[in-house]
Amino acid sequence: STGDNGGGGGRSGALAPPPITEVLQKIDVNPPKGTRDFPPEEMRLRTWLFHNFREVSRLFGFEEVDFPVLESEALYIRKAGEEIRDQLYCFEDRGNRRVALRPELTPSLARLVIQKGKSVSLPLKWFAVGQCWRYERMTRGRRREHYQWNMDIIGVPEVTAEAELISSIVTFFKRVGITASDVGFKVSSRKVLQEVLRRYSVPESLFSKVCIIIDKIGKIPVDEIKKDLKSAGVSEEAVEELLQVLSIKSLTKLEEILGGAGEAVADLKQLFSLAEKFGYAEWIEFDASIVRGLAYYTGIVFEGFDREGKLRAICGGGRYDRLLSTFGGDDLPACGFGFGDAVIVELLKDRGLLPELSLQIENIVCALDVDLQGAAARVASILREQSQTVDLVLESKPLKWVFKRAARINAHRLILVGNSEWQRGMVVVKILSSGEQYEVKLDELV
Ligand SMILES: OCc1cccc(Br)n1
Repeated sequence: STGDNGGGGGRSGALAPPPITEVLQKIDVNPPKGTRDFPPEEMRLRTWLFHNFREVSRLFGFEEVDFPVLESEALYIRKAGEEIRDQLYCFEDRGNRRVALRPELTPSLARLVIQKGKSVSLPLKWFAVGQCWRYERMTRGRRREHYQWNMDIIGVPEVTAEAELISSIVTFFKRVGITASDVGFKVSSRKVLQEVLRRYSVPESLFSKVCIIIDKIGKIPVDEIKKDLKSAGVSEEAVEELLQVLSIKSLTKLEEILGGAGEAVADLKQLFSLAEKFGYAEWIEFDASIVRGLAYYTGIVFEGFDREGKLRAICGGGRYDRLLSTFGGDDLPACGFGFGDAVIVELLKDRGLLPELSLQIENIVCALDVDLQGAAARVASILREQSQTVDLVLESKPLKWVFKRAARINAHRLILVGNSEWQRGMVVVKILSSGEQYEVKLDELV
């Protein structure tokens, strides 16, 4: 502390702030482990990305919604052994309530749909862009938060809903310069699994758990997959047939195995036919091994992947017709997807598609005399009322400093407020790119 602070701080005459009474401990200026700051440059990229998410959602007639980042833990307590459950960022609040930082947006959306009940007309087409959390041991060095774009259609049982959602993601990819040679969608249906399990009289109650185990294909050794399936109660014979079917990559082959009468083949055929009509058939392929890692999917599932195979899934989604009833609501047909903000940026970097997003300020306004600070503020207001961006120099600075700042903020024009001009109702305008300079009447400044 510097005593009474009367003479400290170099403030000319202004009331000195109260003395700092306790010595603050030196804090870690980095954000908590696994989280990110968004300084201006990173924030411009994030704003650009979210703007594209929102523009596509608007094009498809979706309405934006949002929910608290903090939700009741009960929304995410599913017993199927999902990774998302093991990594729940949960705690007990001061009211002894079990709460969690949301790991995904879909349960919140389901909660709001139930809350709204009959007061909303179907179908609902809602989208959200929200931060989601997981608590992972940092040994894996992965982040603990990311922003997810979600689009969901509630109240449409037909596969046209899934086709529409995939179309919206393709529209996003095209907007940012990504093509079908960069990215594809692997598509399947959980009804494929269901139909195989039914053949072996595997109880429906095991369905979600089996899906979560199957989702680990390619992530853990197949022997572990088999062991987990058997310990979950699936017979050896069923396991073998299951893994056989999951390796199928052709709808024709799938139909040979399952027959053409089941819903799985019918849904998938309809989706691929719709993809032709929508004009994105080249973007999608059937892959029976796709089940996705969330317990509540019940039908079509899909995930966006980079064709070079270097990155994790870009996005993923599917049909979840039973989720509402698990929360005590009436079931409604539902489907949606989640699209994270991290893998897409890695892909854009890889493909040289990151946009040039520098700061652009149209005007920098500077008083040439300390007595003209008010006049400069007036000039700034006049320009801002015309929706022009203005960086107003807020203290008396040498011109060299002003020109340096003008360059840093990429200003287009420098507006100088000088005594002699101001007396004549004029200001000096300098176009910084060309050096052209001229006087303008204040009431003609545009
Ligand atoms: O992709 C699953 C997920 C959920 C929350 C936060 C992060 Br990072 N990742």
